[in-house]
Order: sequence, then structure tokens, then C-alpha cells
Amino acid sequence: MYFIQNIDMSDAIKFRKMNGIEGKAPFLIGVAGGTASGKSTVCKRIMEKLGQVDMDQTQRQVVCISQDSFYRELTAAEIVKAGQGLFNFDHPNAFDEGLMERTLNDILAGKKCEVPVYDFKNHTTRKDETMTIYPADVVLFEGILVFFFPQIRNLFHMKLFVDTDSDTRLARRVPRDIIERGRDLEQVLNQYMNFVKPAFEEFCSPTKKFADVIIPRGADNTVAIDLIVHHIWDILHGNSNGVRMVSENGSATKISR
Ligand SMILES: Nc1ncnc2c1ncn2[C@@H]1O[C@H](COP(=O)(O)OP(=O)(O)O)[C@@H](O)[C@H]1O
Ligand SMILES: Nc1ccn([C@@H]2O[C@H](COP(=O)(O)O)[C@@H](O)[C@H]2O)c(=O)n1
Repeated sequence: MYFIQNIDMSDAIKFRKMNGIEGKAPFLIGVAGGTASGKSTVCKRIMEKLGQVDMDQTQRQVVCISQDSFYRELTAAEIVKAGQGLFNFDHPNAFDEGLMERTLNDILAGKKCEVPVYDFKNHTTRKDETMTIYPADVVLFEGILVFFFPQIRNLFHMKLFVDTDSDTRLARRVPRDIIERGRDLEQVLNQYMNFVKPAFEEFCSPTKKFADVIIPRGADNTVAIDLIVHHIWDILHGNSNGVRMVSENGSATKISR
């Protein structure tokens, strides 16, 4: 019997250094899916399995960025509408596409970047805070519309779509928005019916066809996550012929695909 082990990314870094590919463009992975489908949780699982979570930000070989950081600044009138649940945050126009594209291109060029931090309670980016993204080997970029904009979609080396049914997503979104995003039940349900659900059907769901891998049930799908982690590991090691699995006694074996 074989199980998949947590992967030591230092091997991957050594491989890349030995082969003179240090400093080259990171492997950029887009992770799309409806609201509360589990995009962030899937990214977290991938990072955990690549041994990245307990590491200092500056040392990480895998980093995750959210499309939420690229919500555009609203006008005063739009902020009033947002407070009444009358602004459509699920429409592509709610995002600063230019900033998103420039940032991803900088990341692909191996540059250190400052990314806005989004405040869901006030519908704005924090004025006094940014998140530093240090050059990494793998960059995950997750969000509802990361495959919508062709210029951005074409930058990804791998595209994942987290496909969780809409009842489950709504059941997860309600408590999250009340507890973490400062909303009340009526607001959450009105916003969902008026904007979130129609925009999912018009803008997000049609982008599933661009995905290389569709992950049904999100983070519950440990088989899919393990396969993706192995694929990333293979790419970083320049190994396109096999996946590494480890037997219960710890010896590694390679299984041809
Ligand atoms: N497999 C799961 N089982 C139970 N709860 C989950 C699962 N995946 C995500 N959640 C919860 O659902 C909510 C939304 O998940 P999240 O990963 O943030 O979704 P997204 O990034 O797609 O909006 C969070 O509160 C998270 O803890
Ligand atoms: N001020 C805002 C900005 C965005 N939203 C909602 O967030 C959802 C996207 O984030 P997920 O983590 O759920 O992917 C999106 O559906 C927006 O409706 C918001 O409520 N307020």
C-alpha cells in the first residue's frame, strides 16, 4: 500500500539551481470557482502538502494571492450602494483588471511585489497596509473571475476550477459573511439572489471550460489535490515521466504514467 507524503520543496529548489533555472518565471496556477467553493481552502491544502505553511513569508517557495486584492476603488456613491447591498461585486467591472495584469506580469518577471489588502467590511483596500509577495517558484492566484479576463487567463501555466454545488456554497457563504465580513442574514441573501447567483451563471461558470483540472467537492477531494501536488512537484523537478509515491516503510518508488 502506498500513501502520498508531504513533499520537501527544498529538493525542487536544488534541482532548479543545479539546472541553472534559478530566477526564472514562477509556475503560475490559476484557481477559479464560485464564491465559497473552497478556492482558498484548496490553495491552503496545496501549500500544506508542499510544506509551506509554517515557513516565513520571505522563505516560501509557494505563495498564494487572492483576486480580492484587486477589487477596484469605489466612488463615494458606489460605497453608499455597497453598504445597502446594491453594488455588484461579482461583475467583472468590479475589478481593477489593469493592476491585476501588471502585478501578475511583475510576478512572472521574478519581481518582488506589493499587493493591496482588501477590507470586506468597508468595501475598500486598506490605505496603510499592503502584502509583500516575494519571488517564489509557484504562485497560486485564486478568485471567482481569474479565468474571465483573456489577458490574465493566458498567463497561467495551469488552471484549476473548484466545482462545489451551489447549495453547499450558499450554506458556507452565509455564516462566513456574517461572522467574517460583518453582514446580516438579509443582506447576504439579497446580495446572493440579486448579484452573486446571476453573475456566477453569466461570468464564472462559463470559465470552467478553460480549466485543465476540475476539482469536484473542493478541499474534500483529497485525491485530486494529491494529484495536483504531485504534478507541481514533477514540474519543479523536471520529471515528466512519473509520480513519486512513498511506501509505508518510507522507501520511494516511481510509478509510470
Ligand atoms: N471542504 C470543506 N468542508 C467544510 N467547510 C469548508 C470546506 N471548504 C471550505 N469550507 C469553508 O467554507 C468557507 C468558504 O471556503 P473558502 O475556501 O474560503 O472558499 P472560497 O475561497 O472559494 O471563497 C470557509 O468558511 C471555509 O472554512
Ligand atoms: N466588498 C465586497 C467584495 C466582494 N464581496 C463578495 O466576495 C465574493 C468573492 O470572494 P470569495 O472569497 O467568496 O470568492 C464575491 O462573490 C462578492 O460577492 C462582497 O460581498 N463584498
